[in-house]
Amino acid sequence: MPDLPPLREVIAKHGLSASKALGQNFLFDAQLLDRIAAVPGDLHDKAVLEIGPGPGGLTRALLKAGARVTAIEMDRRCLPALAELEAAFPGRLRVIEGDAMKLDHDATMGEPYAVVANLPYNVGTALFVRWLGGPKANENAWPPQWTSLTLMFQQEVAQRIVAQPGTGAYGRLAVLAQWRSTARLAMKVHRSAFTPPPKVMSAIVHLEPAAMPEGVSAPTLERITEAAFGQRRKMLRQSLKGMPGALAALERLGIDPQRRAETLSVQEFVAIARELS
Ligand SMILES: C[S@@+](CC[C@H](N)C(=O)[O-])C[C@H]1O[C@@H](n2cnc3c(N)ncnc32)[C@H](O)[C@@H]1O
Repeated sequence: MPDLPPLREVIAKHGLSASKALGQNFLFDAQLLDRIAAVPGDLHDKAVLEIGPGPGGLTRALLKAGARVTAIEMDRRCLPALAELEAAFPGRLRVIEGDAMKLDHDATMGEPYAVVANLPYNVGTALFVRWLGGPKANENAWPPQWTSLTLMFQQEVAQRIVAQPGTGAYGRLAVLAQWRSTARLAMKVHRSAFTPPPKVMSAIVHLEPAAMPEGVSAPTLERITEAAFGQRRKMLRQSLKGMPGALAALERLGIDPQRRAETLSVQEFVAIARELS
């Protein structure tokens, strides 16, 4: 294993003060970073896409775990520090300067890959929705080319992703994350672990693709959850009344139209979408 200088030295040497505009909160604790890199399971010789490596703390942990890493970073100031890592792990790290929102990840990787990222929260959520086949994605591309997502989120967002029915956190994000994937909260990360510390606690979510339910169109499911949770306090007979065929589908499925969106299981949403697809 190459002998690397402590991350704080790397930051000082390259003048990497954390930029608020780029949502930079760095992790320096090597043990914590190793634990995060262990969440996706054995990475030996696996292709990993890391988004937002910054000074490279998590990148080091992924390389130490044996991964072949492609890292996309939009802050040019971080490139010299990442070049040092490239030199320390020859042929195992490829750094791409750019905006991860604008790049085609599948084409960049050219093989199945695990995604690992500690991203600014707004970028993380936008990419998450895109990876899961949000409104603009190709609904037939399932299973996706990525084999897992291991992502840092604001704890409140992580809880919405893994939420169960009947809870206030349960909504569109939970259905999107769970209808053809398994999602779990892998670990909580205290705000004091970051430099500078963000205002809120964080958590790592780990998600793996599961089988695509048959006969269900992703955009139809998205439209149903949008309508149902758009008026989450209302009964389904009210919130779904604008969707042609939805109330008849509830009746065929034996779902009481007096229920509210947050009481429906993910499977019940899938069943309604199947009736309307
Ligand atoms: C929260 S910091 C984490 C840095 C490092 N991974 C760590 O854990 O210490 C987020 C990183 O993502 C980068 N970033 C922000 N938006 C990005 C985007 N759209 N594409 C690629 N990188 C981005 C930032 O420059 C920053 O380095």
